Amino acid sequence: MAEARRIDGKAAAARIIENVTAETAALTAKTGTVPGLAVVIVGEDPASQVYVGSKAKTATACGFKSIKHELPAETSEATLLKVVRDLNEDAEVHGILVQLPLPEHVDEAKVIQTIDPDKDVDGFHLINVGRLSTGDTAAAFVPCTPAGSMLLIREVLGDDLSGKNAVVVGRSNIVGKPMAQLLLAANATVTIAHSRTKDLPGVCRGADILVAAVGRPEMLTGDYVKDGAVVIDVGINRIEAPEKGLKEDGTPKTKLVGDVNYEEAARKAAAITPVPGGVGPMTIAMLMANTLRSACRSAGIEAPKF
Ligand SMILES: Nc1nc2c(c(=O)[nH]1)N[C@@H](CN(C=O)c1ccc(C(=O)N[C@@H](CCC(=O)O)C(=O)O)cc1)CN2
Repeated sequence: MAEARRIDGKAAAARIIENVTAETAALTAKTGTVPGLAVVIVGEDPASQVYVGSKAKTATACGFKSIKHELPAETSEATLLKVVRDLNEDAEVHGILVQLPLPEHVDEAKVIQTIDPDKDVDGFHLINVGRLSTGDTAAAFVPCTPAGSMLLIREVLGDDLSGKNAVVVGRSNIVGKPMAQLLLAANATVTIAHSRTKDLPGVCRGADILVAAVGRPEMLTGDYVKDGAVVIDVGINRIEAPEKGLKEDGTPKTKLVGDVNYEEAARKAAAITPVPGGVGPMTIAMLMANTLRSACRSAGIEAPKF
């Protein structure tokens, strides 16, 4: 088998951001509406800080108004809920996201359900979950990582996945379940597999489209991949990389890997996303697309399709 096509998520994300920027300029010129994105972070988790920084920077580059609330780790749930409620009431804010994970003393579900569903650009509110699971993708805000993964799948296979077997490994509310719904909406035959699935490698080898969202570094080896499959790796795992040498403090340097062993899977797949540079950048691009969509809705004009 020839080496797989490397699906370039960074390039696809850049194209979406370019379109969002152009459409934002048109929206603002026509209606005066400037899309507003509010990002809320609680605590100092370094990875979360990077993601939030990147979201705020990209929002500004798109021509949005970008609002960042950085709250200390010990912020009470009541204070966080008040921040969210105030953003719900702010007419200049079209999208609200609370960066996850939250500190343990805060009830994540309660915070998410407090966000106005019409500003829930992460697509995590039960109203949006319900819209997606009833197939109302026109009304739903779709969670950004699955939405971005779906665009990458479409780039390779087109819009209609009739006759394709898709296996999603992972059943989280944020990635696995919405991913399965999107694949189903595109007519794929979908299996959701997980750690308790019997013969997981065998189930995965039945997949024309294999989506890995398990959060375990390089768990899906070549043995999980059917010849000619399209492999989408949602995992982002930082692991020690002694081959890169030591940091100043004497500990090994680290590197990012996905949930798929890229080298092995690429020998069998037709196309595969790398980590980094695959699904990750699409998450931020789709957040911009969702925010623009929310602003278009509030201005009463039709939102562009991505
Ligand atoms: N409220 C939310 N919280 C979290 C979400 C989310 O969609 N909404 N997703 C993840 C984190 N995340 C965005 O928030 C995110 C993760 C990774 C990337 C990304 O671009 N990754 C790069 C590598 C970056 C690096 O060097 O660390 C890549 O894969 O190329 C963007 C966004 C959890 N929380």
